[in-house]
Order: sequence, then C-alpha cells, then structure tokens
Amino acid sequence: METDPMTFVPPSIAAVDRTLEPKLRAKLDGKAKPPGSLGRIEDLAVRLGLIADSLAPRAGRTALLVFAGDHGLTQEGVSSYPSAVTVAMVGLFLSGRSSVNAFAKATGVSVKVVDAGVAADLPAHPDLIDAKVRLGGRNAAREAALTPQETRLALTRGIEIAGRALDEADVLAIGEMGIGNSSAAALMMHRLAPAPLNACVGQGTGHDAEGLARKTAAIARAAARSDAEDPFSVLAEFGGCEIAMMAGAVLGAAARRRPVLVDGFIASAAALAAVRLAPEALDYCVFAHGSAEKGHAAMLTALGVEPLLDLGLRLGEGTGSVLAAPLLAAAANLLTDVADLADVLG
Ligand SMILES: O=C(O)c1ccc[n+]([C@@H]2O[C@H](COP(=O)([O-])O)[C@@H](O)[C@H]2O)c1
Ligand SMILES: Cc1cc2nc[nH]c2cc1C
Repeated sequence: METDPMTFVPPSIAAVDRTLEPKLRAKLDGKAKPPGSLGRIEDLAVRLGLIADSLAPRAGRTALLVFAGDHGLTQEGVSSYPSAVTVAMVGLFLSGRSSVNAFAKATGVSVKVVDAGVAADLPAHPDLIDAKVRLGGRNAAREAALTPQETRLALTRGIEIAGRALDEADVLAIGEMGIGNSSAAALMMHRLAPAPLNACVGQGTGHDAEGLARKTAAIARAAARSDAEDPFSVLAEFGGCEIAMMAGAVLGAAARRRPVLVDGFIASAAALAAVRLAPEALDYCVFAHGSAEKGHAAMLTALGVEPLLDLGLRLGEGTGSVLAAPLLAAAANLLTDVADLADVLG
C-alpha cells in the first residue's frame, strides 16, 4: 500500500513506568551518603533509570551528532553571517578544531557531523554522515522550506542515524550548525509552543538594531505566508533539513529507550517538534543548558522542563550537550558504582 506522503507516523515510544521511581529513590537513599545530598544529580539518576527501565542504567558513552543544513531564509538577511559559514564550519568540525571538538575532547564524547542539507556538495569523510535531503531548505518567506516528502525523508533518516549512533553509545547528544536556523527555530516555537512571535525572535549569531528589525520583519512575512500549526507541517514550512532530521533523531533515541541530550535554542525547537509528534518522547529528553538566546527560557517553560546547566552559551554545535554529558555519566555511576551505607557500616 502507498504511504501518504503528507503524513508521518512516529516510531512507537514506550511511556516510562513511573512505578520504578520509588525503587530508584530507595536505592539512592541507601548509598554511602546522606539521602538527597547529591541534589539534582540524584534526580538525573532517577530519570536515567526510568528511561532505561532499570535500576542500573548506563550513560558512560555519549555520541554527539551535529546536524548541518542551510536555509533559503538567509536571502532575506535574517543572519549577520553568510550561508557559506555553514559549510566552512562543517569542514572545521571534521578537522577537529572547532569549539565543540575541544569540549568533546575534554569530556570524552565522540563527534560525527550529519549533512542534512548543506547547500554545497561535501567530500566524503569518515566522520561525515551523508544524509542530504536537498541543497538547503527553500526560502520560508516565499514558500515551504521542505516538501512533505522531504520532511518525511529527513525525519526517517534522523531516526535511522540516531539508532546507528546508539549501537556504539549509551547516550545520544544532538547539536546543529546552520546559518539562519535561529529564525527557523523561532517560527517553530511561535507555532508549536505556541508563543507570540516577539517572544521567539532573538539575536541568533548576533545583530545590531537594524539587523534585528530586518530579521523580525522577514520572520513575520514567513509567519503570514502559512498558518501551519501541526508539528509535521511546521517542520516542512519553517524547520528545514537539519531541524527536521534532529526531530527524527530525538524520536529515534526515545524509541530505543535511550537518553537524548538536547543542546540550545535550535536543538530544543527540534525536540519540541518531536514531542508534539509523539508526547512520550519528552521523558527521554535531557535539556543540557539554558541558552542565552531570547526565546529559549520560554520554550523550555512551554515544554515544562528545566535545563541542567546555565552557562550563558549561545553557540550551538552541541557545545552545551557535550558539556552536560559527564553529568549523565556521573548520575548513572551513582546507581551502579557507589557502595551501600549499610555495607560500609557493617
Ligand atoms: O544553540 C543556541 O542556543 C544558538 C543560539 C543562537 C545561534 N546559534 C547558532 O548560530 C547559528 C544560527 O544563528 P543565525 O543568526 O544564523 O540564525 C546556528 O549555526 C546555530 O548553531 C545557536
Ligand atoms: C563562526 C560561527 C560558528 C558557529 N557554530 C555554530 N553556529 C555558528 C555560527 C558562526 C557564525
């Protein structure tokens, strides 16, 4: 039977079994430390236990996927940087000399780049996953960024790529690179949080007053062009290649009962779309940090979540998810490696 290209059926995601929570809390309370003395790391350990449906979850190995793509909306002057920076940064990630590479080296996280839709042909590289949907999303101020078929392809590829990454890791971390994508994420937040446009539009890579006015006006034109509000259509109209593929990756990790560390504003917009497509996915998402990008705090509030770190980051690339990875590893080790106080006291 032909599948309808206009629809997307998310993979089946198990709702976490909350009856395990008291057992996880009791196990933590029995450890050689005063109950609750490790604060939010204990809450994180509980979450990891619920995600894995186990009293001994694992989180020692994290794999970061940096989803890269371009946006036709940059033709409207929404970013202070040219699209060419996207492909240049992909080259830098692959050479190991970007900020996220430096952080990943410090935290023992593996890094792969996913070409979801960079507007250039990229030479093959062992750390580059070629999943290109098209050479950049279309200009969302004029037409839908992606067709429904392209959107479904991006989501499906994201699910598959997450699954493969998790064959070799316990935790998936997601990050992104895409000049113009803070505008795409703002439009998605506007429709999916939902929230008024002015609460969703921020500086992105940085703007003076004139640049921010130009960005705001272009985003308003895109919003006026389409009244889409279901998550699949919002991804197609505004999200573009790397955001749609990241949304698929969130669904893929959740379907495998694995934690997914979500980076800043743009990665969170992808997680928001995933959660609107499949609400059970929320329990599998760990929001790594609160971005300095204007809309991020309200986006996280709309999702009802709190980020782990607050460092004033607004770079993207997965820098925040990579920095949070050791916290997950530590929380899981608390459940598996720490002695019980009763045994210590004899
Ligand atoms: O992660 C964030 O919170 C974040 C906030 C603002 C900007 N960024 C990064 O900056 C780029 C998008 O900014 P812009 O101004 O081109 O839309 C893209 O490559 C993102 O990785 C990332
Ligand atoms: C230099 C640069 C690096 C980035 N990394 C993620 N987004 C970025 C945007 C710019 C402009």
